[in-house]
Amino acid sequence: MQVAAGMTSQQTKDVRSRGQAGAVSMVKGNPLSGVVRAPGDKSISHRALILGALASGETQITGLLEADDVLRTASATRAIGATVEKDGTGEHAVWRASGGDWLPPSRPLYFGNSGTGVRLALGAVAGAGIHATFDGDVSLRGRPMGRVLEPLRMMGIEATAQDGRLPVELHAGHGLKSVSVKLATPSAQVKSAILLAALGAEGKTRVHEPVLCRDHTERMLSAFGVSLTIIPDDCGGRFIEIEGRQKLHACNISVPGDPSSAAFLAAAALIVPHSDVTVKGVLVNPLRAGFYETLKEMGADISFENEREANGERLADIRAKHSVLHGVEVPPARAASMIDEYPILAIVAAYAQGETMMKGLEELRVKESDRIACVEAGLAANGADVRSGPDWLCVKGSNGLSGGARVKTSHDHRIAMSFLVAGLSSENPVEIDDASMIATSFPEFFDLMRQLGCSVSGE
Ligand SMILES: O=C(O)C1=C[C@@H](OP(=O)(O)O)[C@@H](O)[C@H](O)C1
Ligand SMILES: C=C(OP(=O)(O)O)C(=O)O
Repeated sequence: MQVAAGMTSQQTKDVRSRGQAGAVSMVKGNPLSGVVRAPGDKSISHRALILGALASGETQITGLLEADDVLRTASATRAIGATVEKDGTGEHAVWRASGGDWLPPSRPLYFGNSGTGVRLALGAVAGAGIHATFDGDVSLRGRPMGRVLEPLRMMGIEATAQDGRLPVELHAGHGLKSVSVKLATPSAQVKSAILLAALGAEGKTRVHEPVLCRDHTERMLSAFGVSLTIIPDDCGGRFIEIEGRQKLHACNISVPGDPSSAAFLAAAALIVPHSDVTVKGVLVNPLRAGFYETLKEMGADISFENEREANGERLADIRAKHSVLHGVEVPPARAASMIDEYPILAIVAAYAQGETMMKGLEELRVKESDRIACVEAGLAANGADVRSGPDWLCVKGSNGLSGGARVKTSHDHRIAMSFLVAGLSSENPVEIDDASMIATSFPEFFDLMRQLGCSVSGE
């Protein structure tokens, strides 16, 4: 990664602290085996910090994901006057300064690579009625913020942004209007931003979600004592209604394991012969479990063991063994429940027999990278038969991957981890150009892979 002209000092510091990355690969070798614990869920970790900072009293969080994206959200909540205190690994306490209101931060809030952090914070800051500027790294500066700014403007917020991108300035303003919004994009980040802003509005805000997306904000708002009404529509979607000016009360949050991170460990087990891996304590909320459903359809030997309920969420230990897989069609209706798992699914598909057609993927174009383009380029360079269209990706597997090529990761942690896993069963190593972004969501990735018996070269 290069330090480039035009970067802010924070962006430059980010690049320097990650160092000049060299090529990294994971080496083909022994079967993978063992039992590991998944890192804390990224989505739930962001929300626990933001809602904790909005609540009165002290919120205790256990199992918080201590990855760059979430630590940026912790810094942002400190900048608006909350205290986030670490008591032990993954254990944090959050409370607001006496007086309770959020304070305008003295510097821009910097969210690094994190779409969730910045979009949720835009909503929460709008609801709090304070002035703040938001920024992020080169990848985040390229991602659309208009999808959040438009509903916020409907609520009466004044926002300054060029082309709907970061940096964004929100101007202080009270007297927010409640709104009724139909989500144009199936996005939990946009839904959450509106719900958080609605806490500062007069009256009832209504969000229509035609396609169900992860519901962690709704669940957690309820845990913090906020009342919401959920009404199904006639077509599989739902309306979420929230009355403004409700008070949040601190509670204890136990963050479950992240199914999106566990996906890399499960996928590795499926493609490396004789592997048998268990990932403990993973969130299996149906709105996050589309990847695992798809793997079962592909013939994977994968099971949810010891299923249980904790803190209003379903958890399981996910056990995956090496499997003979076949291609499937993944319908667009499943996209929201596995949106971050398509890169790793595409790798698994390259090790399956026959065609896997993934449809309804337009949102992958605006993630940390254009994930359709990155996956297609990386797979094609490593010997896969792969095609794509504006919103689809098709991988035709036969005898796995020849490997031998270096993959450009484009500041995208999921591209990096997907291609590292791809190299575990390829004829020749698959190299990635930069592993540093893995720290944004899964800092223990290499440690856990080593615990399962894998060797890493060049890290
Ligand atoms: O709300 C969340 O925590 C997230 C929602 C998804 O993004 P969109 O809301 O843009 O689909 C997902 O890709 C992201 O990793 C986390
Ligand atoms: C898209 C992702 O995250 P975010 O939108 O928070 O950057 C992801 O983690 O794959």
